[in-house]
Amino acid sequence: MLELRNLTFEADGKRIVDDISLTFTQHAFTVITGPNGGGKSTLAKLIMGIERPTSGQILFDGEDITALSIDERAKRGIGYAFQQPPRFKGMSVRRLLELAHGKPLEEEHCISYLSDVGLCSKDYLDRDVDGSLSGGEVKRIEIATLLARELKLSIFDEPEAGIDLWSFSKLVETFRTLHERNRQDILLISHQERIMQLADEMIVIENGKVAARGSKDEILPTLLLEFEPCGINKKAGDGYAG
Ligand SMILES: Nc1ncnc2c1ncn2[C@@H]1O[C@H](COP(=O)(O)OP(=O)(O)OP(=O)(O)O)[C@@H](O)[C@H]1O
Repeated sequence: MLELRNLTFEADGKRIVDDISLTFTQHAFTVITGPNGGGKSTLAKLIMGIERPTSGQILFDGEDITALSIDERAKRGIGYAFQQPPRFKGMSVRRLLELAHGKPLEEEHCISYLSDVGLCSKDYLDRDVDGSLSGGEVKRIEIATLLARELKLSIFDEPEAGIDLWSFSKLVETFRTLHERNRQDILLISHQERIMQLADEMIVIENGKVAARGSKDEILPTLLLEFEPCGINKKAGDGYAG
């Protein structure tokens, strides 16, 4: 279980994450949303150890992990899928999945992980994760690497970004199954109402602070009221999910 205590991150003289204290519910599907630039990705990067807090603590399963490296946090079962995933020239999709899994993977499991993110394995398994893949393909491959790991906490940063509507529908089902089957904690940053519908709990981050927290039934109507004029929930309307 994840707990944040007075977490603050400052850069360029600005408080990007501002004294956030949160205890996440164990085994819950938590969706974080809020306006662009509110500090959601920074919060996720602090949890993964990609950024270091200016002050405050991060506890995972009761252990203070604030000073631990990304690698040490990964060993404790925390995984993070970037908003804009990196590419790995010279590394095949199959190898990347095996590295994520920690040991060789049966062909059928590779096929299943790729299928879960809407990719046909015969077209991708032996391709390199390099610039020849589209942004949406790299994004889905990265999500597949999180599925291939045995994690206690999976953090997905806007998994819908750049994903077409057909693959997005598949992803929504995959997140639902991941949550129902694996009983892991899921922390998912999203602007998408269909993903918010999966949430056990929602957190709205605005100006680096928790602006609201509650069930989807409590939070969703307020989002539509507060943010619809700015288009936050209209991203899917043009044929793309994000
Ligand atoms: N290392 C940094 N140095 C300076 N500014 C930063 C740094 N990291 C983030 N920011 C700024 O902090 C703000 C919050 O960024 P962040 O990416 O966390 O927002 P977000 O809520 O995830 O936004 P979006 O919904 O657009 O993805 C932005 O204005 C960003 O430019």
